[in-house]
Amino acid sequence: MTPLPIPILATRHRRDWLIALAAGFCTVLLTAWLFGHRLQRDVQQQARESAQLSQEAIDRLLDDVNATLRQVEPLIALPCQELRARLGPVVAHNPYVRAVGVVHGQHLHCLSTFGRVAIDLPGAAPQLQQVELQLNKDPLAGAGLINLDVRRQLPGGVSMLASLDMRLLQPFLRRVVLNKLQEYGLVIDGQMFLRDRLAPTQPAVDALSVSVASARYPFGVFGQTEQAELWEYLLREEQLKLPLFLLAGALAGIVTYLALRRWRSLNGRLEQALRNQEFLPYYQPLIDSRSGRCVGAEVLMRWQPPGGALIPPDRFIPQLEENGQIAAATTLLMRQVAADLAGLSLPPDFHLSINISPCQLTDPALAADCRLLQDAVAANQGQIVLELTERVALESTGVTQETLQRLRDQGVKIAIDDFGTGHSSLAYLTELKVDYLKIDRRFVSTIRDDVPSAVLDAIIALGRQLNLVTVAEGVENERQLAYLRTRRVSLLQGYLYARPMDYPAFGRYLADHTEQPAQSEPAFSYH
Ligand SMILES: Nc1nc2c(ncn2[C@@H]2O[C@H](COP(=O)(O)O[C@H]3[C@@H](O)[C@H](n4cnc5c(=O)[nH]c(N)nc54)O[C@@H]3COP(=O)(O)O)[C@@H](O)[C@H]2O)c(=O)[nH]1
Repeated sequence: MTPLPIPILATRHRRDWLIALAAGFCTVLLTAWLFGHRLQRDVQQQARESAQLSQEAIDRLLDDVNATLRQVEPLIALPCQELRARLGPVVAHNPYVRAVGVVHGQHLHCLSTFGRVAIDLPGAAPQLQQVELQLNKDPLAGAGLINLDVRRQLPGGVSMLASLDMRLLQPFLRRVVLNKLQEYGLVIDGQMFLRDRLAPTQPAVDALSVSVASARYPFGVFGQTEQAELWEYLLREEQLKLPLFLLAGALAGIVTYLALRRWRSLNGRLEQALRNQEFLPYYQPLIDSRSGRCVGAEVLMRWQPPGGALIPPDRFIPQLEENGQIAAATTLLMRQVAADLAGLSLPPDFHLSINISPCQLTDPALAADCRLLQDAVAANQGQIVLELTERVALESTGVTQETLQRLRDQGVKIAIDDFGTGHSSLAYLTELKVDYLKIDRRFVSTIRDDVPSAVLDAIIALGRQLNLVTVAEGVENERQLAYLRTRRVSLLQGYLYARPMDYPAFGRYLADHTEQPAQSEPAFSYH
């Protein structure tokens, strides 16, 4: 046999290094992003919780103030001088209240601190029995002092007012700022108290912001951080984790590099195996379900490295398919099969099936290789069946259909392998004009006693309706055999009859099993 021309794979060490570096770098970025994202979420969560704590603390403070106002309510009718004397001790008991006063309409006329005053309050009077809050610059004390006025409306257009010093409320709000929020404050009736000043509107932010409204009093607590500030914080925190990210990146790089090397080295070994012709055909008998006679075989590839154990196809076929060497390996296999068949005594109508990956349908050598096999079985009116395996999706394009048509014109039959699994679909059966439908062993294994197996029955019925030859693989016991025979599946293959075997063993098998028909029924015709 002449050695096959195999494309030599160039060494790609440098490219492997670059890919591994890229994988490491991406991992560093990804882990940093993930950690940063989590950190930002945690900050937001903490800020919300602490804003809520602030709001609850201010609620409790306002409860106290409200109780104080209720306490002094019976004194409202007293003259201002007397009222002032009675209010003084009450105010002294509440550290947050700066003054208590009486308002008629919107006119503040008596204060616990100054006695009689004449101050017009802005806005409208609150609803009866309602508490209203208002932020004001203190009209009487020094400039810059900000009051929180708590006003409670009584019948007759009179209300009690308690003025709180906002400086004393700072510790309540600082809870928010402790959690990395740059700007924080109170929102009352559209007005803001920011840290230590009044502001007309809440400043716009492009990053994190939380706000919590009280359910009992008309105010809310808010906190916010600008993007730059947040980035600075995140970077500071991330810096500490930098070694961790680098470690993750290094690991990813090493794993990628090793995986690539392994892949390349398997590719290298496969290339060598092709050159040394280490791929061998194994044969698994195909049995006529009616006569029980061996009427053919499926060729299954094996890899026999020199001095090593036999390697099953699952371990190398996918890689051959991926690196484009499957066509060369199949050519090698077909030539070996053709040579083997010449030395065997085949039964009449011998049926030889061989697996073809969908990517091989564009291989110009395929038709010639099939011709080689057809010639090898011609003396026995044999038949070559190409089983289209479905690990890789088969596209029913014009080229595929043309190739299949040419092969069919040449007398080659087409089978869909492992029907019902992988990428195989109902559309293939008609579009690709297949001749054989091979039922996957997963469906055969569902046969249990006499219980009908719905999917298996449906596949068999479909095959019959489309006038296809049905082949069941994976027949392992008598129960499955009886079931498949009852449903008139044409061909059977499985460990019940024989495992795949090498050429000498297959020669002996044929000699033992093709002489005497095991059943008296006529053989199934699949021509
Ligand atoms: N493109 C190519 N694919 C190929 C080629 N040779 C094989 N293959 C594909 O590899 C898959 C695994 O094949 P293998 O390990 O040889 O397994 C076959 C049988 O040994 C197994 N089998 C048969 N009867 C039984 C059974 O009774 N029980 C049981 N547990 N296993 C059994 O089934 C496999 C036959 O598969 P199929 O081809 O689908 O009929 C396999 O998918 C092959 O397609 C190749 O040259 N080219």
